[in-house]
Amino acid sequence: MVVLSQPVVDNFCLMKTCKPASSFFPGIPVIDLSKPDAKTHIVEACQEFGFFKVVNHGVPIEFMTRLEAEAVKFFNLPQAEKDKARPPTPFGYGNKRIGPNGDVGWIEYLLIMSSNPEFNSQKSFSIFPENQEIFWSAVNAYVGAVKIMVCEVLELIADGLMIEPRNVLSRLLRDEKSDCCFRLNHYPPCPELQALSGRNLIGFGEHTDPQIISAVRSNNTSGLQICLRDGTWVSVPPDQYSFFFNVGDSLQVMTNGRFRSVRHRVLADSLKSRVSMIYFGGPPSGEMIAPLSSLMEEGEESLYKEFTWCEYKMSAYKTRLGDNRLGLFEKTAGQ
Ligand SMILES: C=C1C[C@]23C[C@@]1(O)CC[C@H]2[C@@]12CC[C@H](O)[C@@](C)(C(=O)O1)[C@H]2[C@@H]3C(=O)O
Ligand SMILES: O=C(O)CCC(=O)C(=O)O
Ligand SMILES: [Fe+2]
Repeated sequence: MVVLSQPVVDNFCLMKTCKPASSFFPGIPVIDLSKPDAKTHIVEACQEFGFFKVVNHGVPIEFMTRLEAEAVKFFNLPQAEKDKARPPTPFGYGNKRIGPNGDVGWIEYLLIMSSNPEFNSQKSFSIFPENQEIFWSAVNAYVGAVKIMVCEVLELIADGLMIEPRNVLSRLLRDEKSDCCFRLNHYPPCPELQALSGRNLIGFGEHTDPQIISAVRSNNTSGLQICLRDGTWVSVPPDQYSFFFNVGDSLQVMTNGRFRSVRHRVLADSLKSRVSMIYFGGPPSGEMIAPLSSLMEEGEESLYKEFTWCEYKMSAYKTRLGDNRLGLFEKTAGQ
């Protein structure tokens, strides 16, 4: 019999659990960016899954491993040291609490504003008093290379949709006022719970990403799951050398519902830590999030009310993680 100590019980009592996945989903679309047909396959994947894996992406593996090592160094610090970093309001270090509305998960994370390097060097974000510079240079090298890849993917999407100009989406991330952010997530293992109940803790509860697109890279620990069109949850086989892309709510709106903003979640592994790094590509605050005119067919009407990214983000931060955020902006009959 496994006896749980009181702190272990306290840690788990607010957390949701889930049966561990028994197998990996073999149908995740794989896009090879070096192939001429990449654009067609990306568009198909965005329509069917809102999710795809990218290989031959051009991001140096060394940038991934260097940042992962820095992240592990940070997450391995004593709790009291990590708590010296600013709280996630919204940028900073967070532990178990996700967002401002009471969501919890078996996770600790650093949420970083990526569009403003000034912010990252501010003392208020101070982590690693001694080697901050090494940490931030690893973040900046990684984020810089990932942003180039994400913009390339957005241009392939425009090509695949046969809309012009081809930078109609990528320009939003390249804009100096773009609102992109970056997240380092650590999901510690949960062996006690697995032993007791045969279930795994939910690390990051189900949600869609509000931005245009997100690019996830993780170590070789599984945990990421996506929800298919029929509502089934499937597990994504981990691949530390590739990127996994999520279509976000904003891209669903910009394609007037042709692309699917994918619901996804992360289960903590019972034995291994998962470390992931996610780049969220968001537009400038004042940008209207509306269907791209070049994509709309004659007589086609927008499925959504008009809103700016700033309005959507403010509304999103009032919601719980699993809420249907876009639902508030869908037009109802006659609107
Ligand atoms: C519960 C929340 C966390 C979140 C803000 C929100 O109120 C709803 C959206 C959440 C999400 C999901 C994708 C990204 O991880 C994130 C940074 C984002 O932009 O929207 C998180 C927000 C967060 O963790 O602060
Ligand atoms: O950690 C992961 O693999 C994904 C996390 C995620 O979906 C998010 O941070 O929005
Ligand atoms: Fe997400």
